Amino acid sequence: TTLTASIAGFDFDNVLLNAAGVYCQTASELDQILEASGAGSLVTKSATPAERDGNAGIRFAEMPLGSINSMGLPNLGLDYYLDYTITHQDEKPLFLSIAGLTKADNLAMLRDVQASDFNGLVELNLSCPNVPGKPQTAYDFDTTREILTEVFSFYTKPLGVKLPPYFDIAHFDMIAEILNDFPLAFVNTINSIGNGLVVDPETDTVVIAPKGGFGGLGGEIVKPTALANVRALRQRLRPEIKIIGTGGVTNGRDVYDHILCGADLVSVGTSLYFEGPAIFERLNNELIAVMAEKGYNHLEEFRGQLQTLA
Ligand SMILES: C=Cc1c(C(=O)O)[nH]c(=O)[nH]c1=O
Repeated sequence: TTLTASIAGFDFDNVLLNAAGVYCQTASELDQILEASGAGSLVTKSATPAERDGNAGIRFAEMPLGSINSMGLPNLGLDYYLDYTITHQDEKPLFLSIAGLTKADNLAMLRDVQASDFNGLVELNLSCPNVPGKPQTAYDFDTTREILTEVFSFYTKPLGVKLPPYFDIAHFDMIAEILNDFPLAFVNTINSIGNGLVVDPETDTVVIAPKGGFGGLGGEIVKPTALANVRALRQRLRPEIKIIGTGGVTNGRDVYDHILCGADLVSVGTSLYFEGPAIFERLNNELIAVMAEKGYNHLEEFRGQLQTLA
């Protein structure tokens, strides 16, 4: 059984990696993913130009069937993650995530990356839901087209975008029409479902402090939305634009379902947070077991082959 995939000429010896934001804030966490059996790659915490503390107070909570977070983009700054990925990029293909709070910040960071010795893949995060006063960029179609136009006027290394979930067929059509106009290596879908609200039954309060308790949802609860976004974008995007499926992965069947809907790589957030990097070996073993049940030896045999009903 082979679990290989490739994006922009990079070959991955298996399809799993962390979701940006989870287990990827420090070199110590990143090393644990890099060395984890079953992890084919890693992505760094979305970076801003300078280090950020992020939102104050309790900003992550577990809830039935998942998690809610409003971290507020805490990170150690672009140079920290650039140093890490340049140091380790010969060991595995690596993803560097950036999430500027302004278009100017994103362009400045990409100019730095373009000029650097980093030769991996950049994940441009257009979907952070948790910076007070900042909308999720990729819900603004004109701004998304504008940013990508400026990015690709100078950036020539492999680059993809991290998208928020869409919930309207017309929006799948609209974002795909934009993305198909650019030489993207991949899209990663989905980011957390923005601005959910969870109530603590004991205290009758919200469970996280920032933004009055509104935060991004992850985990099992988002799987149907995640699969819908993977499927809809696979059906609409040019085949050269690969897909990283994210959202709702707790077991090998979930990984299989993402691939069946069209994913080339699959990233794990909430479950990784709770289980740690040992999850990757478990998920790979469970994926192989599902494939064996179905008589598949390679991912290509079933990737994107979800059937509809007559
Ligand atoms: C980069 C900020 C993000 C954050 C955050 O740092 O609050 N949380 C998410 O669920 N998704 C993000 O994209």
